[in-house]
Amino acid sequence: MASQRKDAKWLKEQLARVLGWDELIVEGLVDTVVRAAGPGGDRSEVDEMVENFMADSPAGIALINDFLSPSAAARAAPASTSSAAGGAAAGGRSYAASAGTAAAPQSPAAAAPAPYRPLQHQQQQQQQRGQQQPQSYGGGSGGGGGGGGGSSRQGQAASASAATASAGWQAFGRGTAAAAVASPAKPTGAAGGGNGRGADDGDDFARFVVDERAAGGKGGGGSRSKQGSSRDLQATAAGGGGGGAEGGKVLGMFKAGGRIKAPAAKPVGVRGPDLAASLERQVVNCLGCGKIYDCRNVTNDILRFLDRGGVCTFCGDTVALTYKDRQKAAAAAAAAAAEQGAAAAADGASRDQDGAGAGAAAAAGSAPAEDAATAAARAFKDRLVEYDRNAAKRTTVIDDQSDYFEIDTNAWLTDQEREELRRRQRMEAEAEAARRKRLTVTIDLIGRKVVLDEDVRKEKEAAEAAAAERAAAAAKAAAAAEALRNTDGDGGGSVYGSGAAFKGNSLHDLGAEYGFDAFGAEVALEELLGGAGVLAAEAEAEAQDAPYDICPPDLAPSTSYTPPVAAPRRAPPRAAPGLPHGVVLLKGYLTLDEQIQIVRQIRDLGVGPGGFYVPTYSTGGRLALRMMCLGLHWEPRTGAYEQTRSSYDGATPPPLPATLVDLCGRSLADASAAAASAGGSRFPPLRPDICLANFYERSGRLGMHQDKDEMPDSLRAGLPVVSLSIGDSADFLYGKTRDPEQASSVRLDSGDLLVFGGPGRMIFHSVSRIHRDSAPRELLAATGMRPGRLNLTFRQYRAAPASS
Ligand SMILES: O=C(O)CCC(=O)C(=O)O
Ligand SMILES: [Fe+2]
Repeated sequence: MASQRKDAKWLKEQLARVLGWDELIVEGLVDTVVRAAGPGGDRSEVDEMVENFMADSPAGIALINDFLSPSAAARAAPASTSSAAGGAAAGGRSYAASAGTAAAPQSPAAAAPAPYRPLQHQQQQQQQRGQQQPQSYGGGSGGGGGGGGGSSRQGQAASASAATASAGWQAFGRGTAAAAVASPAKPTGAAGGGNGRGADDGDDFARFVVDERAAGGKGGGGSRSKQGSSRDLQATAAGGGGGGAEGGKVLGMFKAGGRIKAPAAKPVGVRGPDLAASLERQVVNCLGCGKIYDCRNVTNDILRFLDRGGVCTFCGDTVALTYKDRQKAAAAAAAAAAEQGAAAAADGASRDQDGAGAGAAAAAGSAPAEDAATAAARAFKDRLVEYDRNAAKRTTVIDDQSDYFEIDTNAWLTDQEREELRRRQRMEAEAEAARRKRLTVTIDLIGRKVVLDEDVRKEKEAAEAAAAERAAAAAKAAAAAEALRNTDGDGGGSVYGSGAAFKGNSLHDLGAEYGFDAFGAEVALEELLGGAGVLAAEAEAEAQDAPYDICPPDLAPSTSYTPPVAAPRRAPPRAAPGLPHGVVLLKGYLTLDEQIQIVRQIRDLGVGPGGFYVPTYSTGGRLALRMMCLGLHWEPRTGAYEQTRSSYDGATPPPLPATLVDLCGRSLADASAAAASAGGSRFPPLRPDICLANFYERSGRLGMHQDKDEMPDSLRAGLPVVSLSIGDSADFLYGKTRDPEQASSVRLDSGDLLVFGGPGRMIFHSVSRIHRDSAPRELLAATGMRPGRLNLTFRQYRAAPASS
């Protein structure tokens, strides 16, 4: 270990192992750290990432500190493939020494680099600092503030004293935007002599500051409601570590996710490869989720799995491992105990003295010394306790692939229910097709026009019949879901009860399997009916060989809307509070007139070549929405952008109209300004060349996903996604993981602007529900838009044009 070369490659491998993140994101993090370690490196970005993404990973923080530590001066030239590695190579210098060059003579402690502090420590300091204080930043890059002690991100020069620094917990300094953001009235690190760079250079995401604060942390990271408000988010965020308040800033959502989990202390001297070699059985599988671990091939994932003592990297269940070597077995068992103890502690659950937390402490302090039998017994006990505690979580089916619903392959329907649903589906399709045919012609002699009118009475009857069917099905589905929940109840059942079987099935091809997904019975029902709705609409389009029209002729505008001559000047938009760093929501951003113009424009494009269609996954499942791509075609089968819609009709996507590019630019500028006026910093500039237009009918939805199909440089640069919503309102879920149960929810109404970029660029998000009949009446009257919701997301494919 001592001879290990701590270059970017090393850091990437280590971080990938302990964090278990996407390779792309780890690369981005490593690049940032390497840049910070390079000459004139600015550590604020690292600070940012640590704060927002790594609160739950002391091991990752330790690695970064290790990399940035003074001993890095002796670091060998990096052998990394990463482009940013060159910075570190050129570095090879002492980070502390570099920080000192810009500062007055320093004490050795002050000259030391500024390691990140663990969450508890931050919380203590933040408690001292009090609440209602916006985050302030001080100090020069590298924490080398003049006059001793560097800068404090808590704005407490004193707490960043040399003594603190020498203890290894020096506050981490921040320059650049920070100095500009800090208000003189507030305690700032700059007051401690920080040598900030001054002006905001525009691409540095400062902390997003809002006024509404949760007064105190809720202890315990209990599961939060999907509908949890932003207040929940903030309040919960401080939980898990003892309920400290995080006053003065919006917490990163990852900290707020409610699952603050310390990593296991690794048994000294036992490494993954050793463990793999000494396993009695080298190919094992997790009984919780079925994942297979082939330890003959020691990948990063296998390393993580073994280093954590057999805790499944997918579902967190513990896989029983047996070793040839008893001492290693004891150490591995202790690691598993520590892992589970830490998780339990983070969940804030009450536990007995002798419980998992004690296991963690034991493992951290004296793992190798622990008697093998005791450690194994403790691990087994903890495993059972943990299994019981997590029963509900484990047995929840996360049906994120299920953007559509299959009746035929749904294992949870009885034959009778299946038949009933087919009948209803047929009925809806027929009703819809019939509706299209029943046209009466009215000749308006005075107005000199021909009006195609539907048979209103018959349509009403059909709609009423369908509504009655829906209500009956709703009751049935709710009862079925309830029954399912009861069988699978919270913490109940034996260790290998129904939950395990349920989950066992759920691992592969979730989409087609279940009617009752993580969203619960109502959504399951929506799925049932939504699937039928999509089919009906499709039958309609196919029958007529017509493109999908979001403003169909039968809903032609009933009134003519005249935009106001001079639109009243709007108040400057204000960002909605409580969203994670890098996510900005401006409520009611678009005027009615703008919304109408957009609907008309998208409608016209949507009925032309490359217009709205129903995309399908490679599994054959359909997305529960209509999509039209502008600029480039996004192909859900491959998750890639293409020039033409090759898998469907070969059409070339319509170009992105200049008016929409302008609108996107203006929207982003306003979002940036709102963020800045709330104390945050601006989004990186965007030159959009892609717009995805989604139209969700009432039953439409979109599963949890990340927008990560743009080029890696675009993602790494955090180039934002700019999203505009028009029509019916939607519940938009967002979170750190794909699990909708852990996500927060915000409602997007007609005219809302949402931007996520920078550190918020890779959020998981979904549209879980469309609120029927919630669109502004005037909008529908003026455009004749179908019931449903139109969403536009603008993106930039690559950060720099290929030619430059
Ligand atoms: O409809 C929305 O609000 C989100 C759309 C989205 O996430 C996407 O198109 O990638
Ligand atoms: Fe998305």
